[in-house]
Amino acid sequence: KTYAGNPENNLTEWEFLALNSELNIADGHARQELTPGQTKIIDELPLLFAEGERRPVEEIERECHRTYFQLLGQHSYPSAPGRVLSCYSSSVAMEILSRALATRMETVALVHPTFDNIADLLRGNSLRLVPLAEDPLHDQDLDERLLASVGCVFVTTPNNPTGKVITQERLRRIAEQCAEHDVVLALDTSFRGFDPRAHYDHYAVLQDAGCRWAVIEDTGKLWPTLDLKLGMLAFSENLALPVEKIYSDILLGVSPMILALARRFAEDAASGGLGELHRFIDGNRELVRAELSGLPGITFPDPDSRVSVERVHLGERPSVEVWNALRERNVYALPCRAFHWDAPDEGANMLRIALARSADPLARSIKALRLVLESL
Ligand SMILES: N=C(N)NC[C@@H](O)CC(=O)C(=O)O
Repeated sequence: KTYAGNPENNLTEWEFLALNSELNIADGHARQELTPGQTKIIDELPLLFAEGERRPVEEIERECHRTYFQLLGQHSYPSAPGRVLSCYSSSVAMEILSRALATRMETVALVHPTFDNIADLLRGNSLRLVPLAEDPLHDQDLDERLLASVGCVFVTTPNNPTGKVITQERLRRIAEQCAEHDVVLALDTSFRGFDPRAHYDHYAVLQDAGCRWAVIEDTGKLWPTLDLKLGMLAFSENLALPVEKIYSDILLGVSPMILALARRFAEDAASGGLGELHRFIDGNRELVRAELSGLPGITFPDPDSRVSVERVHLGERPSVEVWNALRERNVYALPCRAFHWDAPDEGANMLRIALARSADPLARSIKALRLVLESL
């Protein structure tokens, strides 16, 4: 498959091209080296496998969910059996939710821009999409006519690639409006681990508002476990969508070893690892901004972002041209056109840099980017 430099690539097709390169700064998966605490967990994998063989999976799953949700401040998550569905990835959870939504509605309002596979999975289930501009989401009520015309409002928070977080007050207001209009409120919170501003108890806000809701969580962006991860689909009692039935069409459950691994990484994070991760990502963000500072036309659209990716605006330079020149140097970044799933040209001059990378390959990649930008 050669997707090389095809402007029509979706984001994941761009990421495929980077997958086998030492200087892959394209995908948002965690690829930095393990910390000493995490290395100890990996050294214990045989014990986690033995635990998975020995114990009932529901016990390990309950512990995994509890440790993960409490680590990130989500104390009111639905802990009753069956209310959080463990999936092989957040995209599997997204497919299940999309299929469930499509059984009861035709149209979904989706935040714009955001990672394009969310739009593609919804469209793949014959749902029509209405773009929900990101900025007004943070300071204005949702349009009443919009709410009357959609079955679901879908928001990624923290958003990918902007890092913008829906505050507690805004989530409350959005959830109240969705309750008033009987609109499902769906959240993709895959990047929440990076930003303490996303650690208020979202589930308490959603429950209080009384709206129908579904939330997708993801351990895969946080920890460098070679995609040994789980996505989670949590949903309200009143969701009234066939998510469990569709889940049963797609899987029986995830491996107890993966559940035990995620639990151990969450325990390590709770005992200092999360703060360490934040400092690491912040340091990489500063490295990128410092290395590219002073270049004509180069700006950073998301100064307030805390997530593990960073957008760079390239001025007049087309991102695919920069991408091609970087590829000549075996460096792979992510053109941002496809994040703008409803107006691609908005993203034609932006590139996204992955920050969950070891400092050395990241520094080498950004030095190459600086050289490319000086020549274009
Ligand atoms: N199912 C898909 N397409 N997975 C890619 C996704 O995990 C990458 C991502 O979210 C990011 O690079 O920000």
